[in-house]
Amino acid sequence: MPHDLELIGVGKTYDNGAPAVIDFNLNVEKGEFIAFLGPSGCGKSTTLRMIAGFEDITIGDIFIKGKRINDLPPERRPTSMIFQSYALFPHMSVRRNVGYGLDVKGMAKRERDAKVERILDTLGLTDIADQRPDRLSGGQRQRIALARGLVVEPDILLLDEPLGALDANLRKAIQAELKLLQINLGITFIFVTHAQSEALTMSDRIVVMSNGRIEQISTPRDLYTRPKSRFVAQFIGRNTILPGTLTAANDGFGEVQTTHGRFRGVPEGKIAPGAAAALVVPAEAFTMLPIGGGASAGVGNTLDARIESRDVVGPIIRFQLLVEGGQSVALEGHMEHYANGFPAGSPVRVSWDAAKATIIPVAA
Ligand SMILES: Nc1ncnc2c1ncn2[C@@H]1O[C@H](COP(=O)(O)OP(=O)(O)OP(=O)(O)O)[C@@H](O)[C@H]1O
Repeated sequence: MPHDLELIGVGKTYDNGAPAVIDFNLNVEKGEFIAFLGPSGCGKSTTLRMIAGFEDITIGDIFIKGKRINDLPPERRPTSMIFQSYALFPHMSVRRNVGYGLDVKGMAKRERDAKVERILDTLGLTDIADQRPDRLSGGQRQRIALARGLVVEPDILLLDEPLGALDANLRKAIQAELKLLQINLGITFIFVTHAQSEALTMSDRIVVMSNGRIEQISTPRDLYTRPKSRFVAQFIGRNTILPGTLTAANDGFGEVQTTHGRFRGVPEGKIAPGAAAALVVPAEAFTMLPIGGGASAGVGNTLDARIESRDVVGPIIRFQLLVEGGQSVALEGHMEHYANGFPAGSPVRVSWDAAKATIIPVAA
């Protein structure tokens, strides 16, 4: 079976000569929810627009279900795109907005109406079908845009920051709805966002981009627990990064010599002993005990530090620690462990399980 979507060596250079997307390779299976995640300007939308056909591909190939689509105009591709602005026609009723794509295809009225009514019903829009979108709320408009994208029964739905215009609460509600809809319909979704929580919540896999290149393609969990590069380690979650040199690797573990000692972790990718590397420890992988009062924590992977600040975020406390010499450590844990006895300024010892730390290569 061919992949639902395949990008091979895809690149885009705009007329001004600056490469916006470089050597983008990705296979997507039917029904997957994929997010393109990265900071502003990293090339997410350009990649999406190349898949949709709104942007020429400078180099490489895009296939949908095994068919090369590089030269197909947007309306002949089995894709639909939803824009952040929704791009609805303000003076047309919701029903006519939703049916527009089928009109363009020249579909017979009876068939068109049946499809429109079905999708209006699926998205809970039947009651407002005769209203005009400019009189409706952001959430309703978002749903109309979705209905309009889905009514043409695309193989792949492309969504460019579709929740960007909604307030935080509505955004959360629609995230859950969107994910459910995607599972029920079994359609492949490619979702562009710069909000990591959104990508982590909804996606099967996330493509992290930076400066036009793919940094990592992983499940949300792996992205969080096993970053493969410094960029990802800094961009996703709250990681502590301890730079040094890889001294040894065996049994699936490696050791990094840092200025604060030698620490164990799990190497990601090939790193030669002697090469520059960094140990990445997620904030929730640390345990912390006060120094003094007889307490001493763990052996091996430990660091002594001082609490710089603490922030209570619901049931979680987020700490910022400072190790002598300037290395900072980000730690978080449940309220019940750290509610008492860890004021700002106090000396602590942190330790972590080597299996939860990742060793990444660091470019020289
Ligand atoms: N039409 C264009 N002409 C020239 N350069 C462009 C054009 N569109 C985008 N770019 C540039 O290409 C790069 C990638 O832009 P793109 O919009 O794909 O990034 P993005 O990750 O989607 O960012 P954002 O989240 O801000 O939309 C940026 O440097 C941008 O300035």
